[in-house]
Amino acid sequence: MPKVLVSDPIDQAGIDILSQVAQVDVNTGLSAAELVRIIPEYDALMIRSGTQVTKEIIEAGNLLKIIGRAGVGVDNVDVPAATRKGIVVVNSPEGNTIAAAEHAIAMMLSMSRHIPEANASVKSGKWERNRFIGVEVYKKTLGIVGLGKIGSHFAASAKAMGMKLLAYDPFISAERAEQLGCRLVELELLMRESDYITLHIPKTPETKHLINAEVLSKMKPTARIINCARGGIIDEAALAEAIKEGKIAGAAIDVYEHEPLEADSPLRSVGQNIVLTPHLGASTAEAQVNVAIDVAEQIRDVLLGLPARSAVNIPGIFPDSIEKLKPYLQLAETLGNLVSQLAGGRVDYLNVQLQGELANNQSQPVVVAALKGLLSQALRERVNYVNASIEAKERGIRVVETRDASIRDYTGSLHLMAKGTLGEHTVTGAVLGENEIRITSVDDFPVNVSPTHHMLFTLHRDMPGIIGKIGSQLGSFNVNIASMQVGRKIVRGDAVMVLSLDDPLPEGILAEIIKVPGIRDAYTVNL
Ligand SMILES: NC(=O)c1ccc[n+]([C@@H]2O[C@H](COP(=O)([O-])OP(=O)(O)OC[C@H]3O[C@@H](n4cnc5c(N)ncnc54)[C@H](O)[C@@H]3O)[C@@H](O)[C@H]2O)c1
Ligand SMILES: O=C(O)[C@H](O)COP(=O)(O)O
Repeated sequence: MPKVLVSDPIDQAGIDILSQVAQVDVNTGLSAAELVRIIPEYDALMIRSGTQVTKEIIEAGNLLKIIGRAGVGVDNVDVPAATRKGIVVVNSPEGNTIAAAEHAIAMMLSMSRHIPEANASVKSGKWERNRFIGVEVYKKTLGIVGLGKIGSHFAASAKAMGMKLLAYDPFISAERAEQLGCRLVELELLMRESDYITLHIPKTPETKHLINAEVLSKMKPTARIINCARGGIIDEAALAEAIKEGKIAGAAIDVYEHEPLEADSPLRSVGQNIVLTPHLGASTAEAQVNVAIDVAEQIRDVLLGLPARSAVNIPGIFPDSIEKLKPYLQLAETLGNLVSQLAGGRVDYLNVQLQGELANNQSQPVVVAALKGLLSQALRERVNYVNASIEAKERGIRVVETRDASIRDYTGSLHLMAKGTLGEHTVTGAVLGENEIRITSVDDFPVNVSPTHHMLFTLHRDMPGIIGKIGSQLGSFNVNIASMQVGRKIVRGDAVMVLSLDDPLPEGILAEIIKVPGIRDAYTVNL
């Protein structure tokens, strides 16, 4: 049974799903050194934001197939290191969207009405009505930095509260922003004109300290800023100073550059114009159930050999396409493996053509599957959907993808052309019925064969007696033929023969087959 390590607190609903297929060890609060020591035993790791999954941990995880982040942000995972090692990293892109957006809204309102201090004051026995005069958000301008899932939900709620909306997001269109009731502007204008600024962007090298002293200096002295996205996007020392010096009116912060927040952080000494929460954006009962189920299901699927729906380091397959594409991924992998062997292994060019109905589907997963098959002879089980593209790139394989929806020999078919040490070769395949894979052409000769483990392909002259001679050659080496097919374009012209064999071809027999008069070439293929 595979083993899953859960190293951060996860809702029981997720543990229950994992327990169906794996031994689940919940072990939270481990140090980095402890993780490095125990990770070699585990096939999967499930985390939240508390575990830093470093390169060292990943390198030590020799059995690891998947790292599941029960939440959105994967900035605590060394994703490039995981990709390099062929480990899938998955998250739950939507499970806590509402929780995070609602927390940011709560932060905006509680900061505007001094709710945390008023609450503390009443609980300490006081009644200070004049001390806590707040401000309204109605008719104020809200600047949203990052108009993705959480930013959009905040926008809809803020609009309902009568706020005017600006947005800064270099990756979305003005039309999309307009649909959400936002005017898309540059960051500087947003900082200058907004009364409230809320951040909903990922932490990346580009967004680190995006909000620094200079950017903060553009804000109005009455403006307030909210960060429920990621620590480190705001320069914390600069923020503390801006509030203390009255350059801005306040801030509400849920996430920090170092978590837990250090005891001597300048943010702790700002006083009453700052609201601080300990990374609670996703901490609702509903969100925790959502993310735990979402990620546990993906870990379960990957451990069962199925694709993950929200992998961050392999081409995503939209959930509703998964079922439809699954047999084509198998087909692409088989054809990639076949064409690489026909082309002599060292392939430097691959053309992947999606034909018929397949041409209207997502192509990237199909191309990756073809590359996985292509590289499987060289890399064996080391290549998978995660690292196939990187491995191909590093080997200098040029990959070209084309589509032709007008080819309708089958509902959907896939045509691969590879150039390698044995020259240029092509194979085509289709999926018949539910998921029956067929090879439908080899080097443009039409055939109709099911792929099997051991196969022999010949290029020969179509002439009487040749098939019998090959049959007796194989018989003399005690190789049993399971099926045989000939594909030709014209009678007595060139033809290909495809034989499915029950046994692998013994050493030396290929050289004998090539000597048969009329045989131009012969290849063995093991799929
Ligand atoms: N506080 C919490 O507990 C909590 C909970 C959930 C999510 N989050 C964090 O919230 C953030 C947003 O999550 P989401 O689900 O909305 O993500 P998302 O991917 O849906 O949206 C992010 C948006 O940011 C934009 N963006 C990227 N780089 C940008 C840049 N340099 N400048 C401006 N915009 C940029 C993208 O185009 C995208 O529209 C993430 O950092 C996530 O980790 C925090
Ligand atoms: O990125 C996220 O999903 C949030 O930051 C939530 O983090 P958490 O799972 O540690 O609460």
